[in-house]
Amino acid sequence: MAQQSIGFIGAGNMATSLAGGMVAKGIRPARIWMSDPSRDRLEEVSQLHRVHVSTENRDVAGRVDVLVLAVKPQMMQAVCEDLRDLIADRQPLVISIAAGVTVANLRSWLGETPIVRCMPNTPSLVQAGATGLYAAEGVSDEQKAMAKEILGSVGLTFWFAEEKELDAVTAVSGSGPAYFFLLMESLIEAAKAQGLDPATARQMVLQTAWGAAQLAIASEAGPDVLRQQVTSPGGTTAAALNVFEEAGFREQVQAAVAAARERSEELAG
Ligand SMILES: NC(=O)C1=CN([C@@H]2O[C@H](COP(=O)(O)OP(=O)(O)OC[C@H]3O[C@@H](n4cnc5c(N)ncnc54)[C@H](O)[C@@H]3O)[C@@H](O)[C@H]2O)C=CC1
Ligand SMILES: O=C(O)[C@@H]1CCC=N1
Repeated sequence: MAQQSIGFIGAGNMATSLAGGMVAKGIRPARIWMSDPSRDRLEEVSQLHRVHVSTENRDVAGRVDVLVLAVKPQMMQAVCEDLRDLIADRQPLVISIAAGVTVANLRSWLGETPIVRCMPNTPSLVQAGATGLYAAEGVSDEQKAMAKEILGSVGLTFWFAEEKELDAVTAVSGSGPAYFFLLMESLIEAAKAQGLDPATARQMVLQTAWGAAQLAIASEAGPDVLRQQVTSPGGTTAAALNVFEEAGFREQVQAAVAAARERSEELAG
């Protein structure tokens, strides 16, 4: 990414993890700027990652080559409109990570500038994220590489040719951590119901989830084969899986993801 400077508008959880990931990957903190109205938040971030901080968004937007918009979706319009004149002058690469905010929204608030829209997920906080990216017209290959480097510092990145594909991405990997957390919660409850003490139940369930994900990532075999390998004919796993299948588990997952996708489309307007 040569020597470009990168600014974050909003220094919340996602922005801080991205900045931390970039510093961990060797990008000099002196090239990173962050703005946020919360002085406490900025103090924390500058202590942690040694990046430049400011309470003024315009101070950051007026000096960087790449601007990452990392405020909540409902703040985005006001934040963008306040930066419009600076963007017109400087034409930075704008990267938005806000859920449901479209390129058309961003263009109408910011004016013409290269835009990459992303959908990261919260495992980015531990450098295990999965991010979908979409580059609007007018983004150069070099700018795409910059976006990939920034989001790639906290996990895997996947480009999509159509913006509307980000609705499916939101429903799968954006919201997806919550589906796995629900399964973990349910399994912890079930473990306690079977008499395991709460602390042991929690640790065993989380280690099992982590181990299953690690095994699936490391294996050539797909999750279907790995599932069969755990399942002895007539054994305990088969007894449990029968209950899931009979309750329509797969159909429920299909319906849940379809509902998330529909909601993502509605939010994008
Ligand atoms: N949490 C998630 O699962 C995902 C979140 N996102 C997106 O990431 C974005 C950020 O989310 P989080 O980091 O979780 O939120 P957060 O609440 O941790 O961070 C938002 C930050 O923006 C700051 N802020 C508020 N008003 C501001 C203003 N006018 N100017 C500058 N900063 C301002 C807040 O003080 C806060 O530090 C959101 O747009 C969200 O849609 C995207 C994918 C997944
Ligand atoms: O629940 C939401 O709407 C956002 C999008 C992906 C994760 N959180």
